[in-house]
Amino acid sequence: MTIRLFLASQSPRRRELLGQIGVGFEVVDVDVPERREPGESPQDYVSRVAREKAGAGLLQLGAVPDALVLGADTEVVLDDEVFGKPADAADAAAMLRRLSGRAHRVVSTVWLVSAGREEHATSLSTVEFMPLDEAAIAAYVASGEAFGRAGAYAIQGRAGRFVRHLEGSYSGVMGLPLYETGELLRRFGAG
Ligand SMILES: Cc1cn([C@H]2C[C@H](O)[C@@H](COP(=O)(O)OP(=O)(O)OP(=O)(O)O)O2)c(=O)[nH]c1=O
Repeated sequence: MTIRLFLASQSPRRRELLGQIGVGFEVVDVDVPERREPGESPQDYVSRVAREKAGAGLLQLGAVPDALVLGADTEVVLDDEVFGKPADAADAAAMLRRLSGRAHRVVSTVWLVSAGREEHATSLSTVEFMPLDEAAIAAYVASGEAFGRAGAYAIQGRAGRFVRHLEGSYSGVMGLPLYETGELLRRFGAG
């Protein structure tokens, strides 16, 4: 029987990125709470959430035979603090102020989960921002691009001009590391 790949995500970026590598897939909508447990490291947190998304997708599909579910999570990390999606404009501006003129990490983990097997891979990137003044931060927040994005920015959008240096994976920063995803899919015979 052929494997059916499902992307457990509501993120349009992840659909676009998975489509980019020419893999056929369907989408299953999941809604997993994203809350870091006390004492949980940023990487453990990202991995747990990504795994929970994939697990929730598999559960939701129930009786689909040979379903393989991909779950992913991406967070921005600065000084061991995790910056998820901003709650509002003030939160977005506060995150950008903290990211201004320094380097931060972006952690992206992908889990592939099927009825009898699960595997994961993590991509770690370092992104260095130019210094941002209050006017630049206000204009960026007003553009609306900060919302729904970890760390209140989108490298693939206007914030591309803030990025002085990137080490790691551009697709990983955007939400789905394509090298790691491709290798995982190959191991499952799904791409
Ligand atoms: C840092 C960064 C993040 N992002 C996005 C990718 C993710 O969609 C989002 C991080 O939030 P996630 O919780 O990883 O994903 P999500 O809630 O958008 O989607 P789902 O859980 O349904 O899969 O931030 C960008 O688009 N560009 C960037 O440069």
